[in-house]
Amino acid sequence: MSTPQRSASLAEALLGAAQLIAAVLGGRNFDVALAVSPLAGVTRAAAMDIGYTALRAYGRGDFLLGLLLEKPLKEAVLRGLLLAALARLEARPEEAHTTVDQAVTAASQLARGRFKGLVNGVLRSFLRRREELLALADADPVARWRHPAWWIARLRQDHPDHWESILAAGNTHPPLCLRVNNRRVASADFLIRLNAAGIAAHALDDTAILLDKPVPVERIPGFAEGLCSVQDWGAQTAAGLLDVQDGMRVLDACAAPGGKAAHLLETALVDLTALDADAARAARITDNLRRLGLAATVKVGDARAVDAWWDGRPFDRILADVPCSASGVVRRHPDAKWLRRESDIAGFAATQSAIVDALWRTLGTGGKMLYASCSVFGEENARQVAAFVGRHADARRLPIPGTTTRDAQLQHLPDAEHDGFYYALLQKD
Ligand SMILES: C[S@@+](CC[C@H](N)C(=O)[O-])C[C@H]1O[C@@H](n2cnc3c(N)ncnc32)[C@H](O)[C@@H]1O
Repeated sequence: MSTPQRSASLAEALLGAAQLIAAVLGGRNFDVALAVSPLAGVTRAAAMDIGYTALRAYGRGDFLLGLLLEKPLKEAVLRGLLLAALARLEARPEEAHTTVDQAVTAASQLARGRFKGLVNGVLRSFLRRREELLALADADPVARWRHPAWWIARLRQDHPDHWESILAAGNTHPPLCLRVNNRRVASADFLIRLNAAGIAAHALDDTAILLDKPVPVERIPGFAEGLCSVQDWGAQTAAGLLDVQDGMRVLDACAAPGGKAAHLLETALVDLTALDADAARAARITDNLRRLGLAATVKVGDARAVDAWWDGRPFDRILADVPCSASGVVRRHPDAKWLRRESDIAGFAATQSAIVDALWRTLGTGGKMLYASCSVFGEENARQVAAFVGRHADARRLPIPGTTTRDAQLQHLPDAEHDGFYYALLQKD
């Protein structure tokens, strides 16, 4: 957890985080809760950081509260405050005194201070019984791994050798990776500019630069002028795999907010159609491309309803970056793991099959479609693509360059350098 900036009081940040956590546990998406929140400036940034940290650890905080409270709390914001403070106490044991003190100050803003004693008592009890309570938490899978039981079970089944590292990565703060706009600046030169601005970073390849520590984009030199974009390294794999060449007709079928679309346009001079079902999100594609000095035909439409948006001219390349559980990027959206239900995964899988089945019609003979997801669940990845190939006799799986797997797919597992992404490349005979 990074320190809230000097002028934000920790008590205000804890209270703001408590409200965000309460909204998420009440069923609201974190971004929606934030959009309607009156939080501003440094308090907002600090509350977001504390809120994300507490939500990453929610399985643990919930378990600890079960041990620390005599009966469940009815007051959602009070519960959020305790979860925020407990996560901070665990992450920063050296600041225990300040955390308790500031959590009690935050509690004075709730119910005319009625819960100050309770907050003080629960947090001090945690500190007194810390070792005993943490040992109990470590023996409980949800509290230990900080993910829902069904999620852990799925990962154990789909990744018997890696499930623990996937869960551990899901609990970390995400890295910040940049994609250099090689149309405008060479990566090596951009890295020099970054370092000159006091931002420590290193190149991961010819385009990707990983920052040692995330910084706000306003601090990144040339960001506003379009010299670079924020894009995870795993997401940057897509453009290279699709093998776009100048002059091709390319469809990005689930394109918003336009990260991969922009990368495709930076890679080759293609005629790109960027489609998305969500009009508000599609508007962000236009904004992002404008910042980068790029252009595409942006359309709002459902990829499954081909006749509503397709002019009948086949595409040479299709990127199907399908809507999914986002289980590979859960450290960036920790609310998702507590808001999703296991039954949602079958729903995503059904939408994904309908999307790729519909898109296949629009691909020309010899053309390639890249199936992409930011999931680590097999139902949305390997099993989805195997079923697709089973349904389409004219679909052939192409090997993924750089991988040794015979079954032609790439599953990036989340780690310190990138998020979890899945890719499979299909060619039409
Ligand atoms: C994983 S995101 C795409 C990220 C994007 N490719 C990028 O790199 O910035 C999936 C997108 O699919 C869109 N979507 C969901 N269902 C869709 C559908 N039936 N047709 C088209 N787009 C859809 C969502 O609105 C969302 O923007």
